[in-house]
Amino acid sequence: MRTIDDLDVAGRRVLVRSDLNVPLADGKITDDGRIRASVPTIKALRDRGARVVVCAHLGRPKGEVKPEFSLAPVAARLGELLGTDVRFASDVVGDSARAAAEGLADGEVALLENLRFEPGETSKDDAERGAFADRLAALAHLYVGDGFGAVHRRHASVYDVPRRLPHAAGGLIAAEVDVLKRLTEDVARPYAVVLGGSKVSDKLGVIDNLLGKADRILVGGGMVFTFLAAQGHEVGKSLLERDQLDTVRGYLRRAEESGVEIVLPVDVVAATAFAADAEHSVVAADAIPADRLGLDIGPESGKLFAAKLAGAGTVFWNGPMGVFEMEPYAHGTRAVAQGLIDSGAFTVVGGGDSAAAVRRLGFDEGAFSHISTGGGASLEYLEGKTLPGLKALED
Ligand SMILES: Nc1ncnc2c1ncn2[C@@H]1O[C@H](COP(=O)(O)OP(=O)(O)OP(=O)(O)O)[C@@H](O)[C@H]1O
Ligand SMILES: O=C(O)[C@H](O)COP(=O)(O)O
Repeated sequence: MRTIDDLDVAGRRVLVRSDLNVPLADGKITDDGRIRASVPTIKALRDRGARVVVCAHLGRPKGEVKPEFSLAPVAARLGELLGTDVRFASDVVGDSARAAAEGLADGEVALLENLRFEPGETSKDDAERGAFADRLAALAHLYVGDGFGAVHRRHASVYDVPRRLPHAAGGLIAAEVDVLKRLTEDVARPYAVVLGGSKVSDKLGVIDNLLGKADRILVGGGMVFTFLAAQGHEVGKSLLERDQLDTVRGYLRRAEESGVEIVLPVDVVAATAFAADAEHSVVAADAIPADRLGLDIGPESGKLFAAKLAGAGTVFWNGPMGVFEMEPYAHGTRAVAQGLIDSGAFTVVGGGDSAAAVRRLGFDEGAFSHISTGGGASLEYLEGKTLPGLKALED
């Protein structure tokens, strides 16, 4: 992959695709890790006299303009971190975007509004995506891919634009790939993978591939209820992928045949509602009341998961064990984070919310071998899949 050193950027408009998908609460950024991780590449380009047009997504507004998904707060934070004004365009490829891009002087930075306000960004239709990519590419002379967290998406800004402009990989993508390579080439065993979070339908499939790679898979977070239901247990109102039950039964069978241990929680924190002040209690994982939903793994499971990580050679973790944003459901995530630290293994934590959880719960980032900005992206990389955003940069 070419790096930005291979591009002559001085005086030219460079479209940088970053991953600025940060958690927000009441319009305020609750963790700016992904913005900070994006700064070095933008700064390097400014220092070389580039006119930097940054583009990124926030959440999943599904092709509609939804003000709560505006990148405006991110533009302000990015400006603070860069120590310069960031011009914010109020659209993605419209008049405001063109004016912002064309008005840049050397070393200046603009940020476009949320890419996913435009249906073309995520369209599965090549022509629709291509038409949007044409408009996005027209804003710049060169393209730098740096949004590692989104490289697994075949989206216009990730996959189609680099096929239209001279391009290179930014420093973040290069650094992430360097570390993750270690986990695919010469992994120190036993190799444990911990999965949780809420993007269940997105991430259940990775288990299929990991069954041939990991020695042990620990499942928590929203992911776990499809497993418990597949075993015939009641999961109440918990997150559940009903159409995946047979698939999950297949994973459990294959794991047993191939000697891969799938570790499930033995207890769960079950609440009456998705709220911090809802009534909640610890129940056995096979006895979740029908009117409750599981929002964290229980204390015994926290101990069990930590014990299963002890002595591992490598641990990769994506997805919080519970709704850590609410203190009553943060214990499981805390226990697993501590378990990684105590394991003595080479430890990688991946994902926007997973990395945010580690910081928010007060852990020292340096206690982990690597904190990756990519959750789904890291998982797909570890599966050995071809990632559209990396492929486009290599071509
Ligand atoms: N039992 C649960 N029920 C509902 N939501 C849950 C549960 N456990 C965890 N979560 C939620 O999962 C979210 C994070 O999931 P997600 O899969 O997005 O992880 P991530 O680390 O951000 O990875 P990525 O970078 O791929 O998005 C958190 O906001 C957390 O509240
Ligand atoms: O949070 C992430 O993993 C990336 O920003 C990609 O977001 P997505 O899962 O909504 O495509």
